[in-house]
Amino acid sequence: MPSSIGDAFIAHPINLHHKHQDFTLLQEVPDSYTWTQSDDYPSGDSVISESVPVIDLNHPNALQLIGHACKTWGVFQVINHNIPIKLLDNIECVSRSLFSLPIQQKLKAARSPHGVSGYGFARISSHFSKLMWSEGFTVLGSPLEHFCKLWPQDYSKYSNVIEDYEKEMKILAGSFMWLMLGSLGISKEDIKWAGPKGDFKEDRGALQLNYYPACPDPERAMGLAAHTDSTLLTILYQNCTSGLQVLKDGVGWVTVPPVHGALVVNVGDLLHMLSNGSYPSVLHRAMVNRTQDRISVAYLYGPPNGVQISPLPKLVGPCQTPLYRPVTWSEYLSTKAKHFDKALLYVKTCAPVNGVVDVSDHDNRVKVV
Ligand SMILES: C=C1C[C@]23C[C@@]1(O)CC[C@H]2[C@@]12CCC[C@@](C)(C(=O)O1)[C@H]2[C@@H]3C(=O)O
Ligand SMILES: O=C(O)CCC(=O)C(=O)O
Ligand SMILES: [Fe+2]
Repeated sequence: MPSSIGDAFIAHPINLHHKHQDFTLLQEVPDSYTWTQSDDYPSGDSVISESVPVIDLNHPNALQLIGHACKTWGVFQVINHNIPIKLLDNIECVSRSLFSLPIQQKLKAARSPHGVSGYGFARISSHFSKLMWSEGFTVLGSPLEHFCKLWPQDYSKYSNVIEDYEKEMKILAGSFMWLMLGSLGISKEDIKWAGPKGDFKEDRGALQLNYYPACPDPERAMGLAAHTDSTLLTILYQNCTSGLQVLKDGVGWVTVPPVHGALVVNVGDLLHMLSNGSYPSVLHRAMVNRTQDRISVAYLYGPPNGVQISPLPKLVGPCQTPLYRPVTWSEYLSTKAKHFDKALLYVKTCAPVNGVVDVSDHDNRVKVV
C-alpha cells in the first residue's frame, strides 16, 4: 500500500492515449471532446431555485451556519476569511501565465502517468470515454522542480506566489477543520493527529490549478466531470466566470455563482468518513463558457501521511457500528484511482444490502460488482 500521497498512483497510472490539445486552434468541438448526457453521471439540467449558502466568518453564528451548510449541502462559500484579495489576484495571474504558455513548453512540466505533480489531464479522465475541456496543473509541496522548466529565467517570482498561497491555505484549512468538526461537537482532544497545539501542522495539501478555455459549443463539452474530492476538505478560488455546479439531493445541479473575494469550501470523502456520514462529500463538476475562459484554484487538504481516518467514536452511536473502516489518505487516493465513484463503497464496513460482494479484492477490501 502507498505510504505517502506522492506514491498513491503508482499502482494505477493514468495512461491516456490522447495528445494534449492547443484549445486556441479549435473552432469546433472534436468528437473526442463531445459529451452526451449519458457520458456524465448523473445528468440533468441545472436549477436556480436554491443557492449554496454564503457564510460570513465574522457572523456570531458562523459555527452553526457552517454545520448546517455541511449537513444539507456539503458545500458553502465564505467571505471575511482574511486571505488578502491581492493574493487571490496573484494566484489567478500565475495560473493564467502558466496556461498561456505554448503547449510544447507546458509539456516540459508534464505530470508522469503515476505521479501527482505537473501539467496534464485531470486524474479522473481515465474513467470517462470523452475528454474534458480543460487543462490542469497539480502542485504537491514545492513547485520549483516544474516551474524551472516552464520559466527557466524567472521561475522564482511564480513559485513565491504558489508558496505564499499554500501557506495561507494550510492555516485556513486548519481553521475550517475546527469549525466543521466543532459544529459536530468535536473538540481538540478528539483528534490526536491535530498535533499538540491542535493546529494540524503536519497536514498535507495539494494545489490544483484549473483552466477552462472558452468553448465554441459549451452545451456539448464538459470542463471537469462530476466527482467528489478525495480530501478532508477543499478550498476553491474561482475567478469571475461561473462554471462550478454542485448536485443537491432532490434538487439537481446548482450553479455556485462567483462572489467577489469569496472562497468555496466543500466537504471531501475523508471528512464524510470522519463524520460517520453526517456530512456528505458533495458531487460537483465544472461547465464551460462560449465567450469567456475560466480559472479555478483548488487547495486539496488531507491528513498527514500514515494517519488512518475512520469515523470519530463520538459520532458513532452506542448501538451503531462505524460506517467506514480506517484508511490513510494515500490508500484512499489509490482506491479512488481504481474505483472512482465507487471508492467510498470499497471502504464501507458493511456491504450494500442488495449488492453482490466479493471480498477477494486485494487485502480483503470489500468489492462491489
Ligand atoms: C490529492 C489529490 C486529489 C486529486 C488527486 C490528487 O492527487 C491531486 C489532484 C486532485 C484532483 C483535482 C481535480 C479533481 C480531482 C478528482 C482530480 O482528478 O485531481 C482531484 C483528485 C481527488 O480529489 O480525488
Ligand atoms: O473548477 C471548478 O470549479 C472545480 C474544480 C474542482 O472541482 C477541483 O479542482 O477539484
Ligand atoms: Fe473537485
